[in-house]
Amino acid sequence: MADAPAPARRIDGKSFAERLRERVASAAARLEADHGVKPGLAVVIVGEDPASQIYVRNKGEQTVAAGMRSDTHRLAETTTQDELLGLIARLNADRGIHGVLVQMPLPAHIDSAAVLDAIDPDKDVDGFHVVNAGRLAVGLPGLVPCTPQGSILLLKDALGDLSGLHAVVVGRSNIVGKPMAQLLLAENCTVTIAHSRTRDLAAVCRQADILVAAVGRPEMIRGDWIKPGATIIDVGINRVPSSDPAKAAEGRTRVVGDVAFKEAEAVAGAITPVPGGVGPMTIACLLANTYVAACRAAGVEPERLD
Ligand SMILES: Nc1nc(=O)c2c([nH]1)NC[C@@H]1CN(c3ccc(C(=O)N[C@@H](CCC(=O)O)C(=O)O)cc3)C=[N+]21
Repeated sequence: MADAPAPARRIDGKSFAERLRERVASAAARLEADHGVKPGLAVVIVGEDPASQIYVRNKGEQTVAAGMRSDTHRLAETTTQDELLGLIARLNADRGIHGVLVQMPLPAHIDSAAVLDAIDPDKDVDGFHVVNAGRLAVGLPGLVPCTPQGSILLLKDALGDLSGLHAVVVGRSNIVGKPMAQLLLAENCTVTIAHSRTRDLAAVCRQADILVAAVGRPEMIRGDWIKPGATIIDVGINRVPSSDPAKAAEGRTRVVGDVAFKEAEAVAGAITPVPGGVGPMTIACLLANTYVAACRAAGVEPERLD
């Protein structure tokens, strides 16, 4: 019997993100030393969702570690839309704040689209505002969504030039799937966007040199959906019951991606793990966007971070 091919290389997003954060920190230090500008990020969280609280705390700590100002605004679940819009207006006007992020999801009584629309596009470090989506679509400089940007950095590090490769993006959200497709197109990939209504999704995925999974369904992408040697970017972060039944009974959970990792690892050429893949890149790119927004506000050309 022929030997099984070597398992896929694991793309280490955690250490790549650490290096990116170091580059952001030294660029931010030079911006402060040479121009007296310290980049400032305001994060707004509404309600008590425990997972969101953890993300927000991590963002705050990493922002400070990068030598930037971090303000966290924790608002009660019962905060009205007008109160939230009032805070955003104050942050938009605050010259010491260069990035404004409103943690999603918001409580059901708040219109998320109206909130995103209220953020000054030049402070929209999530890249979620329609103005930034439009800039990305037509190739104008703007602020690019963090998870897709982080995924592109990992892909270019793994593969070099992406020109001519067939990229399949599974998922069509405004925050990951669509901007990811735009960025891959800008890298000269041939791009397919697949989604829940795609016919024979497995066959579409099998065409991919680059497969980006951004569906939010635990381990949906199976090993036999993957072209041998393909590069897999797993954007999913799904909490599922612990695989140990005793721990699961106690309510313990583990985090898995949208890709069945063990199966995929046996077929792919390279793959991002979950955790330790795309997730840490999201926060590093948020800090990079905050630095870029601060440079532009000061009329200073940002240093290259890649
Ligand atoms: N306005 C807004 N912007 C966001 O960027 C945003 C948001 N709302 N709402 C929630 C999601 C989620 N998100 C993550 C960022 C980093 C990790 C991360 O670093 N994860 C680690 C740890 C994962 C774990 O163990 O839980 C990893 O993947 O290795 C995860 C999730 C940003 N989000």
